[in-house]
Parts: sequence; C-alpha cells; structure tokens
Amino acid sequence: MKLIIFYFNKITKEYKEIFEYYFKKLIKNININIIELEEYSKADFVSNQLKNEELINKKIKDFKDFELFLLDINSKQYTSIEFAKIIENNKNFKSAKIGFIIGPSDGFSNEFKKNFNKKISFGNLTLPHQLVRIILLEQIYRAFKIINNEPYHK
Ligand SMILES: C[S@@+](CC[C@H](N)C(=O)[O-])C[C@H]1O[C@@H](n2cnc3c(N)ncnc32)[C@H](O)[C@@H]1O
Repeated sequence: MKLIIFYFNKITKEYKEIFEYYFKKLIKNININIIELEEYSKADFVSNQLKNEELINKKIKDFKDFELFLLDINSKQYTSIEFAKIIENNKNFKSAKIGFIIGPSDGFSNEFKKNFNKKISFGNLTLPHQLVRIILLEQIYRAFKIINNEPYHK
C-alpha cells in the first residue's frame, strides 16, 4: 500500500521530534511519502489561498490514481475504528494508494474544498497545521494496529 501526505512548509523544531517518532514507526511497514509544498503568504488572504490552491492542484495531478482525502475542520468526523476502515477498504479493494491533504495556515477556500468529496475532520477545533500532521501520522499508525489486530489500540 502506498500512502502519501501533502502539506505546506517544513516542520519546525518544536514539532519535528514527535513527527519523526511516528514517521519512523510507520516507514518500517508502510510505503509512506511526504510531499512538502512551500506556502505562499506574500499577498492578501484571498490571493494567498488561491496561490496555495494552485500549488496543490498542480501537485495532485501526478497522483490521479490515489484516493485523496482533504483534512477539513468542517467535514465528517470519524472514530479511529472508522478511520482504520477507510484505510483497510482502500488497501483491500481499491488501488492501494491513499493520500491526505493538509491545508496551509490560511486554510483553503470553500470553493476549493467543494472539489473533494472525501474529507476528514479531527473535530471542531482549529488545529495548527503542523499539529495536524502529527495527529494524522498517529492515527494512521493506530489504524494499522487496529487493522492488524495488534496491541496498542485502547
Ligand atoms: C490552521 S488550519 C486552517 C484554518 C482555516 N481557518 C480553515 O478553516 O481551514 C490549517 C489546516 O489544518 C487542517 N486542520 C486544522 N484543524 C483541523 C481539524 N480540526 N480537522 C481537520 N483538519 C484540520 C486543515 O487541513 C486546514 O486547512
């Protein structure tokens, strides 16, 4: 199974250690790739959003065979078991290629979000995008533990 995460900007030192902790656990068993984009933030809010949406659109063109999920606060919330099911279904029945897109600090416009019918919310709180990366990695790790019926999941 191939897994890809798109996000904006390099991870800063405060978050790096914990991100790498989960990343190292995951790469032992899973083909996981990170696509890091540089966030555009030089103009006004709307222009920045548009530019960042262009950047992501350009990138995801190369991943048409991936089942892509947008991380979006105002979308559907899943339990960890349901999240594991998303991964398991993709692993067993689809292309075995799954991707997650985390927005930049200004987020994405509603127009852009409409292009995605698969979205995941980690709850109603607005989380820093760097923290979302870590939560996503941990939940992917947890999902594989659930799928493989291995100890960890509580
Ligand atoms: C700082 S947030 C952007 C906030 C922006 N106001 C919005 O509503 O999207 C940056 C990115 O982190 C992700 N994010 C933040 N909180 C989230 C949550 N509770 N659930 C899912 N994704 C979240 C989204 O991908 C978002 O585009």
